[in-house]
Amino acid sequence: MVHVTPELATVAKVGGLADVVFGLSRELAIRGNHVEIVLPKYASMRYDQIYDLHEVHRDLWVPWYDGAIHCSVYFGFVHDRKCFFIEPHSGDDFFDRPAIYGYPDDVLRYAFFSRAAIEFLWQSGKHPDVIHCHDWQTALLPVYLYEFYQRLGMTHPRVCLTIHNFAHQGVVGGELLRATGLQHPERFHHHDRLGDPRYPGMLNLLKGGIVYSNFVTTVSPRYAFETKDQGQGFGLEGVLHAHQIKYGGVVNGIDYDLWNPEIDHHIPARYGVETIEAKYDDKRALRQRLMLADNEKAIVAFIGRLDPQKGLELVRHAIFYTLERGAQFVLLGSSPDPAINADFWGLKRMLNDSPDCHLEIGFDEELAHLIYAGADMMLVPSRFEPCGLTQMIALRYGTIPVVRAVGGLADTVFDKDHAARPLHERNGYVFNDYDHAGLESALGRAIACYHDYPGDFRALMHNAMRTDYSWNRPGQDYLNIYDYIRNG
Ligand SMILES: Nc1ncnc2c1ncn2[C@@H]1O[C@H](COP(=O)(O)OP(=O)(O)O[C@H]2O[C@H](CO)[C@@H](O)[C@H](O)[C@H]2O)[C@@H](O)[C@H]1O
Repeated sequence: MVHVTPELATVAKVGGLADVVFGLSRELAIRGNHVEIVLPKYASMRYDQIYDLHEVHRDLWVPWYDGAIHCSVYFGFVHDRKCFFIEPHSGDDFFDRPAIYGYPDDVLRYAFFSRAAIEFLWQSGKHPDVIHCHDWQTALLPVYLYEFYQRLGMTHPRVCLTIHNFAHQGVVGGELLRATGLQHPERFHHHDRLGDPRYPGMLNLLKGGIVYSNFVTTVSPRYAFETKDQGQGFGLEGVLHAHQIKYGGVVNGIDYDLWNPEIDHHIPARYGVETIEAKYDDKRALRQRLMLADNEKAIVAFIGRLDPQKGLELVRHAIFYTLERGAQFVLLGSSPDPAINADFWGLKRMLNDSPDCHLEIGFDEELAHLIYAGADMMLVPSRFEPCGLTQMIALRYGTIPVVRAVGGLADTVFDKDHAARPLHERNGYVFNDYDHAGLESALGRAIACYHDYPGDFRALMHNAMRTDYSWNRPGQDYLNIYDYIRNG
């Protein structure tokens, strides 16, 4: 099977999608499947993480507008995963740019990448039984498959599309049809195909992916329900209803080779459930690194893209509330939006003199590991959250998640005091309402428990570390889906 993806940890990561492809591909390989990954050859990749990179296909010509763009394909290993990197040579410099996203032609860049990926599979004689696509960036691939390549004899592959976030759909004008050679505007603009449900006259790549794929997943059952039935589909609710027979939610896993305090080389002290004391050495190291006071206080952390999705007003409120409640706060995050970054820089300056608070604005994988290990609580107050990886990584590090009950957060974190679950399955703090009182109701209980009932807090840490969110179960779920579409 082949994964076609815009991101892959640890070489080209913007968010959680990169971790998912990294973890899932390994799980599938461990289970005896032949797995390959196709992604763009970004200039901004971490080339130090790619082993044995070499050119394997010199002359890949990919149809584009009235001609074709010349591409080369490279092969290399990313932590044992077999990866093909596509490099176009044209004045557009599609991937030869400083960042992965954030350009006015993003939709066309990925429409091109999807075409290049399937053209590569076709020309190199690969006939994977399953092509697994991710998000709007690769959602056009099944459209190309069924509109062009099936006719050429590529009848074998079936396509599974995983949607990591409905907020981004790849909406574009009729230019797309001229660029891609998808003729007949009336056919593709039709509401049964790519016609955008919200913006008349526009085309929607993600919608096309839903219509044309053999199976569509999103990253938790709760988010599958919210997007289809609770108005969270950003306009695609109707399409999901029309295709509900091939739509479902699979909770992501975490790659425990990468995220595991017992073997993590980014942290100074390694620990497991039985040696949890060593976590406090990491806490000290974190304080030292961020120049925080070394005291009895709890550390509350936030790690994530600084996107409105993540509940930024509540993050802001949580910083002040945490300090007021006598705890420390650490934030690691960044945004492609300069206004949001400026906002957090302002906050950072305002809190500069506090010995109990540090805001790190930027992307720093190594620091993220130290925060997961050194913090006591991980805050995830999202407006919506398809799955969420930070709470699952935190659990593995015995760092107690404090989350809002939406999407995958509701499927993975169970409240210490209120969950309808046996005590040993409760692993964090949960709140419902998106407001200050909601946030305080959970964060306040977490901080109080840390200070007043350390024994209970320790028991919660044990529960957290014992929760199994490996790829084992989701890996099997995806194999079942692949079997289902192969035989369909
Ligand atoms: N500044 C920074 N420095 C270092 N590391 C950082 C960082 N900011 C974020 N990260 C890391 O990036 C990952 C983010 O995971 P999320 O689940 O929050 O993903 P995201 O919202 O991007 O993705 C979408 O896809 C994923 C995967 O399906 C879903 O879980 C999620 O709900 C959905 O919104 C984590 O590994 C986190 O540690």
